[in-house]
Amino acid sequence: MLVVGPSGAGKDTLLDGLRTRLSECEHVYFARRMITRAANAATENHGTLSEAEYDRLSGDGNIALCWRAHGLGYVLPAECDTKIRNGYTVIANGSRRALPKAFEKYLNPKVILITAPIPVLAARLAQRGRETRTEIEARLSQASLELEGIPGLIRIENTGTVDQGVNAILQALGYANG
Ligand SMILES: Nc1ncnc2c1ncn2[C@@H]1O[C@H](COP(=O)(O)OP(=O)(O)O)[C@@H](O)[C@H]1O
Ligand SMILES: O=P(O)(O)OC[C@H]1O[C@H](OP(=O)(O)OP(=O)(O)O)[C@H](O)[C@@H]1O
Repeated sequence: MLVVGPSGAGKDTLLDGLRTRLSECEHVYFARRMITRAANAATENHGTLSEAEYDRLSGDGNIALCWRAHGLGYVLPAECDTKIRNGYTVIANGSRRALPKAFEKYLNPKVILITAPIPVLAARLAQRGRETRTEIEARLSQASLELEGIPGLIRIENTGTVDQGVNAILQALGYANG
Protein backbone atom coordinates (compact mmCIF):
# COMPACT_ATOMS: atom_id res chain seq x y z
CA MET A 1 0.00 0.00 0.00
CA LEU A 2 1.67 3.20 -1.15
CA VAL A 3 0.84 6.56 0.40
CA VAL A 4 1.74 9.26 -2.13
CA GLY A 5 1.06 12.93 -2.73
CA PRO A 6 2.66 16.34 -2.95
CA SER A 7 5.20 17.55 -0.47
CA GLY A 8 3.47 18.95 2.60
CA ALA A 9 0.19 17.07 2.06
CA GLY A 10 0.75 15.16 5.30
CA LYS A 11 1.94 11.71 4.22
CA ASP A 12 4.40 11.21 7.09
CA THR A 13 1.99 12.71 9.62
CA LEU A 14 -0.95 10.53 8.59
CA LEU A 15 1.30 7.46 8.38
CA ASP A 16 2.35 8.11 11.98
CA GLY A 17 -1.30 8.29 13.02
CA LEU A 18 -2.11 5.15 11.08
CA ARG A 19 0.79 3.31 12.71
CA THR A 20 -0.63 4.11 16.13
CA ARG A 21 -4.19 3.22 15.19
CA LEU A 22 -3.17 -0.07 13.55
CA SER A 23 -0.65 -1.07 16.21
CA GLU A 24 -2.83 -3.97 17.36
CA CYS A 25 -3.39 -5.21 13.82
CA GLU A 26 -1.44 -8.33 13.08
CA HIS A 27 -0.01 -8.63 9.59
CA VAL A 28 0.24 -4.90 8.96
CA TYR A 29 3.83 -3.71 8.53
CA PHE A 30 4.98 -0.10 8.15
CA ALA A 31 7.99 0.13 5.84
CA ARG A 32 10.97 2.13 7.02
CA ARG A 33 12.34 4.17 4.13
CA MET A 34 16.04 4.72 3.63
CA ILE A 35 16.87 8.17 2.25
CA THR A 36 20.12 9.90 1.34
CA ARG A 37 19.23 12.63 3.86
CA ALA A 38 19.78 12.86 7.60
CA ALA A 39 16.65 11.91 9.55
CA ASN A 40 14.96 14.38 11.85
CA ALA A 41 13.82 12.16 14.70
CA ALA A 42 11.03 14.53 15.70
CA THR A 43 9.14 14.35 12.43
CA GLU A 44 10.39 11.47 10.36
CA ASN A 45 10.88 7.81 10.74
CA HIS A 46 13.41 6.90 8.11
CA GLY A 47 16.92 5.53 7.93
CA THR A 48 19.82 7.29 6.28
CA LEU A 49 22.09 5.94 3.57
CA SER A 50 24.96 7.40 1.59
CA GLU A 51 24.85 8.05 -2.16
CA ALA A 52 27.31 5.16 -2.60
CA GLU A 53 25.01 2.83 -0.66
CA TYR A 54 22.04 4.00 -2.72
CA ASP A 55 23.94 3.25 -5.94
CA ARG A 56 24.93 -0.18 -4.66
CA LEU A 57 21.43 -1.12 -3.48
CA SER A 58 19.65 0.20 -6.55
CA GLY A 59 22.23 -1.56 -8.71
CA ASP A 60 22.13 -5.00 -7.13
CA GLY A 61 18.32 -4.98 -6.90
CA ASN A 62 18.16 -6.42 -3.40
CA ILE A 63 15.45 -3.95 -2.42
CA ALA A 64 11.68 -3.63 -2.71
CA LEU A 65 11.62 -0.32 -4.60
CA CYS A 66 13.88 2.67 -5.14
CA TRP A 67 13.58 6.03 -6.83
CA ARG A 68 15.20 9.42 -7.00
CA ALA A 69 13.43 12.72 -6.31
CA HIS A 70 14.35 16.17 -5.00
CA GLY A 71 18.02 15.32 -5.61
CA LEU A 72 17.77 12.46 -3.09
CA GLY A 73 17.71 8.66 -3.32
CA TYR A 74 14.89 6.70 -1.63
CA VAL A 75 14.82 2.96 -0.89
CA LEU A 76 12.09 0.68 0.40
CA PRO A 77 14.15 -2.20 1.84
CA ALA A 78 13.95 -5.84 0.74
CA GLU A 79 12.32 -6.68 4.06
CA CYS A 80 9.07 -5.24 2.63
CA ASP A 81 9.00 -8.03 0.05
CA THR A 82 9.70 -10.66 2.70
CA LYS A 83 6.74 -9.33 4.69
CA ILE A 84 4.49 -9.34 1.62
CA ARG A 85 5.49 -12.94 0.86
CA ASN A 86 4.60 -13.79 4.47
CA GLY A 87 1.10 -12.38 4.03
CA TYR A 88 1.56 -8.94 5.55
CA THR A 89 0.03 -5.75 4.24
CA VAL A 90 2.99 -3.42 3.85
CA ILE A 91 2.29 0.31 4.09
CA ALA A 92 4.90 2.72 2.76
CA ASN A 93 5.45 6.36 1.95
CA GLY A 94 5.88 6.23 -1.83
CA SER A 95 6.41 8.43 -4.87
CA ARG A 96 3.86 9.39 -7.52
CA ARG A 97 6.52 9.14 -10.21
CA ALA A 98 7.64 5.70 -9.04
CA LEU A 99 4.12 4.23 -9.29
CA PRO A 100 4.67 2.71 -12.76
CA LYS A 101 7.62 0.80 -11.29
CA ALA A 102 5.45 -0.37 -8.37
CA PHE A 103 2.70 -1.54 -10.73
CA GLU A 104 5.26 -3.41 -12.82
CA LYS A 105 6.57 -5.24 -9.80
CA TYR A 106 3.52 -5.88 -7.58
CA LEU A 107 0.23 -7.53 -8.39
CA ASN A 108 -2.27 -5.18 -6.76
CA PRO A 109 -0.65 -2.18 -5.15
CA LYS A 110 -3.20 0.01 -3.39
CA VAL A 111 -2.47 3.71 -3.80
CA ILE A 112 -3.60 6.36 -1.33
CA LEU A 113 -3.18 9.90 -2.64
CA ILE A 114 -3.01 12.54 0.10
CA THR A 115 -3.77 16.03 -1.17
CA ALA A 116 -4.29 19.60 0.01
CA PRO A 117 -4.61 22.93 -1.84
CA ILE A 118 -1.31 24.53 -2.83
CA PRO A 119 -1.54 27.44 -0.32
CA VAL A 120 -2.03 24.87 2.45
CA LEU A 121 1.00 22.89 1.21
CA ALA A 122 3.06 26.09 1.13
CA ALA A 123 2.10 27.03 4.68
CA ARG A 124 2.80 23.52 5.98
CA LEU A 125 6.20 23.27 4.29
CA ALA A 126 7.19 26.66 5.68
CA GLN A 127 6.05 25.60 9.14
CA ARG A 128 7.82 22.21 8.86
CA GLY A 129 11.03 24.10 8.21
CA ARG A 130 12.99 21.13 6.84
CA GLU A 131 13.72 22.62 3.41
CA THR A 132 15.11 25.96 2.30
CA ARG A 133 12.81 28.45 0.59
CA THR A 134 14.21 27.45 -2.81
CA GLU A 135 13.71 23.76 -2.07
CA ILE A 136 10.13 24.47 -0.95
CA GLU A 137 9.44 26.31 -4.21
CA ALA A 138 10.82 23.37 -6.20
CA ARG A 139 8.59 20.96 -4.27
CA LEU A 140 5.52 23.18 -4.73
CA SER A 141 6.18 23.32 -8.47
CA GLN A 142 5.54 19.57 -8.54
CA ALA A 143 2.42 19.67 -6.39
CA SER A 144 -0.03 19.34 -9.25
CA LEU A 145 1.47 16.18 -10.74
CA GLU A 146 -1.68 14.28 -11.72
CA LEU A 147 -2.23 10.57 -11.28
CA GLU A 148 -4.12 8.97 -14.11
CA GLY A 149 -5.32 5.44 -14.64
CA ILE A 150 -4.45 4.19 -11.17
CA PRO A 151 -6.87 1.34 -10.43
CA GLY A 152 -8.70 1.72 -7.12
CA LEU A 153 -7.00 5.04 -6.30
CA ILE A 154 -8.05 6.37 -2.88
CA ARG A 155 -7.91 10.16 -2.67
CA ILE A 156 -7.85 11.79 0.78
CA GLU A 157 -8.06 15.57 1.12
CA ASN A 158 -6.04 16.26 4.28
CA THR A 159 -7.47 19.66 5.14
CA GLY A 160 -9.15 18.82 8.44
CA THR A 161 -7.42 17.69 11.60
CA VAL A 162 -4.80 14.95 11.55
CA ASP A 163 -7.30 12.64 13.26
CA GLN A 164 -9.86 13.30 10.55
CA GLY A 165 -7.26 12.48 7.89
CA VAL A 166 -6.30 9.24 9.62
CA ASN A 167 -9.97 8.31 10.05
CA ALA A 168 -10.64 8.97 6.37
CA ILE A 169 -7.86 6.56 5.39
CA LEU A 170 -9.04 3.90 7.83
CA GLN A 171 -12.57 4.23 6.50
CA ALA A 172 -11.45 4.00 2.87
CA LEU A 173 -9.45 0.86 3.70
CA GLY A 174 -12.32 -0.75 5.57
CA TYR A 175 -10.56 -0.69 8.96
CA ALA A 176 -12.98 1.89 10.37
CA ASN A 177 -14.94 -0.49 12.55
CA GLY A 178 -11.92 -1.97 14.24
N1 LIG B 1 -4.16 17.73 8.94
C1 LIG B 1 -3.14 18.55 9.25
N2 LIG B 1 -3.38 19.72 9.87
C2 LIG B 1 -2.37 20.57 10.20
N3 LIG B 1 -1.08 20.33 9.93
C3 LIG B 1 -0.77 19.18 9.31
C4 LIG B 1 -1.77 18.23 8.95
N4 LIG B 1 -1.16 17.19 8.34
C5 LIG B 1 0.16 17.47 8.34
N5 LIG B 1 0.40 18.66 8.92
C6 LIG B 1 1.71 19.34 9.09
O1 LIG B 1 2.16 19.68 7.79
C7 LIG B 1 3.57 19.53 7.68
C8 LIG B 1 3.87 18.58 6.52
O2 LIG B 1 3.42 17.29 6.89
P1 LIG B 1 4.23 15.98 6.45
O3 LIG B 1 3.56 14.84 7.11
O4 LIG B 1 5.68 16.18 6.66
O5 LIG B 1 3.89 15.98 4.87
P2 LIG B 1 4.52 15.11 3.70
O6 LIG B 1 5.13 13.89 4.32
O7 LIG B 1 3.38 14.80 2.80
O8 LIG B 1 5.51 16.03 3.04
C9 LIG B 1 4.07 18.99 9.04
O9 LIG B 1 4.61 20.07 9.77
C10 LIG B 1 2.79 18.46 9.69
O10 LIG B 1 2.83 18.59 11.10
O1 LIG C 1 7.23 11.44 -7.05
P1 LIG C 1 6.69 12.35 -5.99
O2 LIG C 1 5.29 11.98 -5.61
O3 LIG C 1 6.83 13.81 -6.30
O4 LIG C 1 7.49 12.09 -4.65
C1 LIG C 1 8.83 12.31 -4.56
C2 LIG C 1 9.35 12.04 -3.18
O5 LIG C 1 8.90 13.06 -2.28
C3 LIG C 1 8.50 12.47 -1.07
O6 LIG C 1 9.62 12.33 -0.25
P2 LIG C 1 10.03 13.24 0.97
O7 LIG C 1 9.65 12.54 2.22
O8 LIG C 1 11.47 13.63 0.81
O9 LIG C 1 9.27 14.58 0.80
P3 LIG C 1 7.93 15.13 1.43
O10 LIG C 1 7.81 14.56 2.83
O11 LIG C 1 8.14 16.61 1.45
O12 LIG C 1 6.82 14.70 0.52
C4 LIG C 1 7.93 11.16 -1.52
O13 LIG C 1 7.87 10.27 -0.43
C5 LIG C 1 8.87 10.73 -2.58
O14 LIG C 1 9.96 10.04 -2.03
